[in-house]
Amino acid sequence: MSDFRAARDFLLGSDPDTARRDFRWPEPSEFNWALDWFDGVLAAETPGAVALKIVGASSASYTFAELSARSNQVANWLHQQGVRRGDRILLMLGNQAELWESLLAAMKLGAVIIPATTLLTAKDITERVQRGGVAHVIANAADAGKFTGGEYTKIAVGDAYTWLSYHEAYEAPEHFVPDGPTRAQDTLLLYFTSGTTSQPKLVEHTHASYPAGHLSTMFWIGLEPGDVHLNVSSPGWAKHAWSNVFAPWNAGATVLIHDYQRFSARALLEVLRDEQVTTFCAPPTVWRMLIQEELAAWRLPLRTAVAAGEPLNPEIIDQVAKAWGITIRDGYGQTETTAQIGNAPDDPVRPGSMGRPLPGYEVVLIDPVSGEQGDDGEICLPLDDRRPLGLMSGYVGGSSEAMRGGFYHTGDVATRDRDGYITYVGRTDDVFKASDYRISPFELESVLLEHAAVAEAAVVPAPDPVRLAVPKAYVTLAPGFEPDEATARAIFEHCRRELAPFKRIRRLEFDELPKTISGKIRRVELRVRRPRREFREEDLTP
Ligand SMILES: Nc1ncnc2c1ncn2[C@@H]1O[C@H](COP(=O)(O)OP(=O)(O)OP(=O)(O)O)[C@@H](O)[C@H]1O
Repeated sequence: MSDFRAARDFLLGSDPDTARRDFRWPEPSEFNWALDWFDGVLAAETPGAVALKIVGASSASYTFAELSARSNQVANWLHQQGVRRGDRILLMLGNQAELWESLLAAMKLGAVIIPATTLLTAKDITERVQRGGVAHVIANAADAGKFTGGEYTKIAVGDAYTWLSYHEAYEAPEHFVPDGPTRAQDTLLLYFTSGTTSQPKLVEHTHASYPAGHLSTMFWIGLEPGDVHLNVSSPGWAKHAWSNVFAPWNAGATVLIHDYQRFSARALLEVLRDEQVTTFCAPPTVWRMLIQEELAAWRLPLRTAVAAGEPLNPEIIDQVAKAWGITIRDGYGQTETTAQIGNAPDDPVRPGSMGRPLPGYEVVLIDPVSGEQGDDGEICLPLDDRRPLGLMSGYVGGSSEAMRGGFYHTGDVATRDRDGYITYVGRTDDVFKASDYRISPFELESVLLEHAAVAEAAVVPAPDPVRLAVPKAYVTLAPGFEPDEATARAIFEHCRRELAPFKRIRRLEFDELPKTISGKIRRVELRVRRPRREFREEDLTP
């Protein structure tokens, strides 16, 4: 534990170069972040500071001491209901206080948490309950109908017929005594990935890999004790744990949650202003919606802002910098890991590049064909003594293909410049060849986004008799533009000016983009889609 605190304090007090050079991961043999860090340090030393505040559709506010006591009650009550060390709990709640209480409570008990989004259907749930070996479920009463059959304890927030009532937990004692120590390598979390390219995989994290592994995420965001941190992401996804639990509480910051039924950029801007948010994190999809607003009209108290989860297009960075004088800093990671690559607060940002490996991460680029290491290839993490603490222990019931040849393979391709800055090219499954050149969908989408008519874009290969494949863009239009020939021509002309001939967009369709329930563009679906109303560059530009 003292090891964890020393590592955290070192990062809080270090500039990026020192942190990258000298940071060492803590190596605890026993570690329970909820008991040792949340209760033992945060609640003990800053009991009156606000740990969690929820605003919007619902509202709540808890200090560290209050949340520590509440999670003790929930832990005691869950134990009375039969929850034991190692039991798997499917946690399907929205952005409500019970989510954080249950998470801390389960952690204290040494139970395993399987976070799930409330958007899951009954069929998804049945599959996940089975694949995850679920013994208990905590869900809202409104979702109870989606849980059919199954041999597990059912706990409802709200009243649900035959389900145990979560709110009885508040009658349980506020003092909690664990039944024994928790080993750092014990399983803490099982995450289903978003399924952007394939079937969701089940990722296993330990009591060390996510809680302590997120020291790199804390450093990337630049969180400090006392910050008010807002992150836009839905419960059930790893990103929620990254930035709504572990990174801010590692620093001792307040987790501020904007709870909404339907996303509104305006409402989000109001929260950022009214709640005096100092650090803000949002996926590029949300940033793309924000820049459709009159950003310069908003005076915000933000100190710093970051984006992660998808490629961050330079156009977004540019527009936000013009409006607010703040440079959005990109960060890269996966469900499988904590933040691996990113721009720390004092790093000079190179728009278009994700930044450099974060403290504790060494990144190796491996050519997918030759297997050689270089400055161009798949992002891989060494599994030897450089293995980062934030890397998962493995996939449950899955193949070990990602862990091979001494490296964890991320499935993402990137390039590195001579100063070590890493630029995202695409997922190995999304990158394609046209006229024998490698095409980065991200690079082309970034050029498309520079055009005023383009709100969102996805580039995929389209079959071509001569070149085998040519880049095709699916575009969602910005308000005020028509999906007609004139708009298509203007976009083709823009791409023609900005892109080398072999990379040029040759086909274009206006359409909504298919997304995962976590909001990521599913290019894999567009690749096999039949043309509906396709514009061809050769027909429209001379
Ligand atoms: N800053 C970033 N720039 C570019 N891409 C990013 C960035 N951050 C994350 N990503 C993309 O998101 C992926 C991680 O997302 P996540 O773990 O949610 O699962 P997924 O890959 O979307 O789902 P699945 O593995 O099931 O297809 C990365 O592998 C990368 O492709």
